[in-house]
Amino acid sequence: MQVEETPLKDCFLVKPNIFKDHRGIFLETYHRKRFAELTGIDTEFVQDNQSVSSYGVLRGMHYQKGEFAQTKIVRVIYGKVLDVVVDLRPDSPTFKQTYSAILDDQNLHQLYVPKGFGHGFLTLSAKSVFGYKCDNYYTPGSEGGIIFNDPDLNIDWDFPFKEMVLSDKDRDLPTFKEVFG
Ligand SMILES: Cc1cn([C@H]2C[C@H](O)[C@@H](COP(=O)(O)OP(=O)(O)O[C@H]3O[C@H](C)C(=O)[C@H](O)[C@H]3O)O2)c(=O)[nH]c1=O
Repeated sequence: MQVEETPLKDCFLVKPNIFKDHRGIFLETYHRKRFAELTGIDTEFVQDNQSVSSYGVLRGMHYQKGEFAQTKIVRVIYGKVLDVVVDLRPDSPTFKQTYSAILDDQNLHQLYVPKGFGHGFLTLSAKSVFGYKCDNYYTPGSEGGIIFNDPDLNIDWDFPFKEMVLSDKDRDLPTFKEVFG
């Protein structure tokens, strides 16, 4: 496993070792001890999630608030996505900054997304299977979000908005200014 710092504080790009042979591939998708050795961060994940999306589906930007905030490590099991994170920690030197990465079933890269970040992804393949670990449980009512096309965050989705498929909830998310003033 290699772990690279991203431009956002405490957010890492994780590149698992991929073992290839005539049958296919093998990789350890998570190794707590090795991740802690490489980053100095020991995270105890308690919930695994999986979502399946079709082409053009955008899920995000989401976070859980306060004590329910979740650190996540996210990956693509099948297909290809543009994964986007935003630092929503007012005290962070990278507050309000975004970072995006292509995660797919070829590079098998992962993103470690710390508590206090907003997270979302756009499916770029016909179908994506997206898996992630969370270090805090899902808590309905604690969820927050920022609209995907927020003018202040100005995320470059590199995709025609009219072709995007979102939940009604995501279409109605507030702007950054409405949340942070
Ligand atoms: C997140 C979650 C949802 N649910 C239920 C609630 C709804 O009935 C249904 C779909 O939930 P939602 O529309 O919030 O799912 P996504 O839009 O994929 O939300 C996720 O999308 C972005 C990318 C994230 O990073 C978050 O993990 C999460 O917010 O699953 C649960 O039962 N447990 C859960 O942990």
